[in-house]
Amino acid sequence: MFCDDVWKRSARLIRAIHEHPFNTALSAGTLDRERFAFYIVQDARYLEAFSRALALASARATDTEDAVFFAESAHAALAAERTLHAGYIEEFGLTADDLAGIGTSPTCLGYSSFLQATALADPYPVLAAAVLPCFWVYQDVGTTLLENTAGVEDHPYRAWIATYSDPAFAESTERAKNITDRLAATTDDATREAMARAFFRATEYEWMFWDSAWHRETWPTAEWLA
Ligand SMILES: Cc1ncc(CN)c(N)n1
Repeated sequence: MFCDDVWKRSARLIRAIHEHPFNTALSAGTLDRERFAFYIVQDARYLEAFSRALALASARATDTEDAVFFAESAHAALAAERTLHAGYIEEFGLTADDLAGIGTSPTCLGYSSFLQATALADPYPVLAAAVLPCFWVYQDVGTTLLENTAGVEDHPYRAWIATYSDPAFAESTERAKNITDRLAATTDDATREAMARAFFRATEYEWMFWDSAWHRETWPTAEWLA
């Protein structure tokens, strides 16, 4: 099956995501607030782009049930996930002015633009493969963090871990995988290859997203602009 195949081929990258200092510190509860705040602010922006890509997937879906799934996921990305973010933004005491003053990072813009370009210009099966890591990688990391932090009371990132280890999120991930497998099984070789490339690129961006938060990435050219 397509999903099993691309997941196996991404094994080293997935391991690198799990072993990234951002995620090991998140798991240990030692991740500093500045890095997490940076991540949350970028992620709120990313989720808008992700939600739009899902809405476009819904519009382009050839199967009604798939259209419903993508539309519901587009809503969930902005509703459920953003509620999580809003909670942390409040906890960190970030005001609207603070948020407006934090620029969108190169990686956040790159990932968001990649998803939106794929949604607008690539075949629908390629779009399904491009959004799949956004479900699968988070579900994988979320459930691993839940296992690793079981029994830890007052974990500072418990709400984040709970969101992505939730059985309902696992169910959505399963649905996204089934849709992608079905599309891969019924398309031509060239599109299947493009699907694999889109899956790998999105998974690379997932690693980069955590890495950019760890380093609080900025534009290297910013100082030359007024
Ligand atoms: C960067 C990123 N990728 C995926 C997810 C999970 N929807 C997220 N919140 N942020």
